[in-house]
Amino acid sequence: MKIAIIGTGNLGSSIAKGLIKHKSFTSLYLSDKNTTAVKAFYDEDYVTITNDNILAVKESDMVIFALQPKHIDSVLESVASKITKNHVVISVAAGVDIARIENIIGSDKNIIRVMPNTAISIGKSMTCIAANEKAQDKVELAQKIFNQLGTTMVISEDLVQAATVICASGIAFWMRLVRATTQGAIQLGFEAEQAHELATQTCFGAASLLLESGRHPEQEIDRVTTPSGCTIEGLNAMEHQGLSSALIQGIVASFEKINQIKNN
Ligand SMILES: NC(=O)C1=CN([C@@H]2O[C@H](COP(=O)(O)OP(=O)(O)OC[C@H]3O[C@@H](n4cnc5c(N)ncnc54)[C@H](OP(=O)(O)O)[C@@H]3O)[C@@H](O)[C@H]2O)C=CC1
Ligand SMILES: O=C(O)[C@@H]1CCC=N1
Repeated sequence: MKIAIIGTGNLGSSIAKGLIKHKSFTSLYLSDKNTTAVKAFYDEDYVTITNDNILAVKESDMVIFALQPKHIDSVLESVASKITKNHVVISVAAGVDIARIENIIGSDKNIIRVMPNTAISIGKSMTCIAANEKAQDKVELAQKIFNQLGTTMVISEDLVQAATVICASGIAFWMRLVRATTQGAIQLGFEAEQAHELATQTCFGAASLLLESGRHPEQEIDRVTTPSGCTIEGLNAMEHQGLSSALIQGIVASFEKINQIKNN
């Protein structure tokens, strides 16, 4: 598979890193106005770094547009004539729906919205995938690529905005929870580095417990909360301060914002 990534900022470079790590291509073109974020890949086999978006499209079977919503229309317009019916066009642009892309390059093209997160750089992304009508038979191919970079879920397009909040923005939400835990640990007497390790490994353990046991979080909580113990004391104090409510409100605010991006 000849792959191109147009836009190699935070997400584009993370995808490139994941693809390179898993050698998931026969050739990889990385195109950006400024290629600094991918300069580490200059010497990688079968990787070409360029400023020429049209060349990247011409040299690919699958082209991933990892551009900000404000740039994607003009870039798509500039390469539209080079996109063939055989290309698989992937967009990771948050809030940019398939209809907007079809309006620029045509509904006769294979268009897939893919919503990964930055953990793609280490092969641990939760990635959601939705395709236009023409690309239904390309979904498996997209899954094959992105399954190498984490876990995929095929969803209907009307859920992509919600998936963006939960999975893509979700990385930032979880990071903030880890940071807050670290701050608490420092207040209790740990050095910063120790606090960071304790928080991170505990977060990893909690996620692994859910994934491996298939149990509901409350079942796992029940196993931790000794009656009249310190865990339920802490949990209830957090809930009195609105922990669950704050998270849910944050998720809804994020969703409202992404819908504004969509409508602009
Ligand atoms: N970051 C994340 O965790 C996630 C991001 N997304 C979505 O992915 C998209 C990219 O986000 P992110 O990587 O954070 O954004 P960045 O701004 O980091 O990356 C976009 C890159 O595209 C470049 N670019 C702009 N114009 C052109 C052009 N004409 N030709 C080639 N390259 C160009 C930018 O260069 P310059 O900086 O010089 O303008 C920049 O390097 C966004 O739509 C975002 O919503 C989706 C999921 C997760
Ligand atoms: O914050 C944003 O708008 C983008 C989309 C999800 C992650 N980053």
